[in-house]
Amino acid sequence: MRVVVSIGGSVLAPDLAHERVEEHAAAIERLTDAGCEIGAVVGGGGVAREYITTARELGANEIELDDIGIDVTRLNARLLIAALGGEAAPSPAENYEKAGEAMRRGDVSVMGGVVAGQTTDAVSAALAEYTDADLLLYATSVPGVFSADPNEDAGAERFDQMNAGELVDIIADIEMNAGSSAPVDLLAAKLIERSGVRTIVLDGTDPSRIVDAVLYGEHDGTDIIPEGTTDQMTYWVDNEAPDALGDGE
Ligand SMILES: Nc1ncnc2c1ncn2[C@@H]1O[C@H](COP(=O)(O)OP(=O)(O)OP(=O)(O)O)[C@@H](O)[C@H]1O
Ligand SMILES: O=c1ccn([C@@H]2O[C@H](COP(=O)(O)O)[C@@H](O)[C@H]2O)c(=O)[nH]1
Repeated sequence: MRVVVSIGGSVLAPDLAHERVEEHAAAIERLTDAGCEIGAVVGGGGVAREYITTARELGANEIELDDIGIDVTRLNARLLIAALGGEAAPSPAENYEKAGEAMRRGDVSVMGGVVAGQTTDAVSAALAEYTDADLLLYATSVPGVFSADPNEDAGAERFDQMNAGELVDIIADIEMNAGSSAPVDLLAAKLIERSGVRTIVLDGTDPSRIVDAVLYGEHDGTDIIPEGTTDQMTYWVDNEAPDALGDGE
């Protein structure tokens, strides 16, 4: 089973504590031990936003700010690579081809951003499409996709399940400035819609949730299911649940 795991910077390295990065690396190792091929994409988190805020005050334009954000995502990617040791390709992939090559070699590919004007959410969706992944999982700082920003609106309700078109509608109005926050950015949602890749958005602050979702199909986040599919269980049955306690075959 090929899985792209998108790990928000605010989830991987909120305070640069090495223990948290190690926990994420251990979760990825559990997935590879179970036979999964993993492409990991790492976000910039609060550190990226701090740099972007300072550079904005210094007069940098949005593309320059995006480039600063990309640099931070790649630094965070290097932290995960350090924690994964020999399991990972030694440097962050700078494009999808390099990431795909690393995955085909059997390495965990870790990457950050690639180009200005988007976030690592879109990188993850593009990598999933490029590698024909079975599952795309967003480990973010909120427990799924809500009807409104849950940090702003106490009445926001979480979707258990939605299709990609509904996701596009929910996030269409979120701003796209450098450093902006969304559970999944708009380009990512459009890529998910066109590729039809099965997608989960969940709270990744505890990385064991990533393992439970990938290996056992158990999570409390939001399932983004392909258009025309209405029942998640049917979808699992139709496509066979992942090699849960896999032997890697
Ligand atoms: N409809 C919505 N549903 C869920 N979250 C939303 C929604 N609208 C806005 N948000 C915001 O999306 C954000 C998602 O997480 P955020 O972008 O902060 O971190 P991340 O995905 O972990 O990546 P990174 O920290 O690397 O940018 C939350 O801060 C939340 O307030
Ligand atoms: O491909 C990319 C990835 C990221 N950026 C910029 O970096 C920040 C931080 O990334 P997050 O995924 O939001 O953590 C993002 O807001 C963009 O400004 C980019 O331009 N291109």
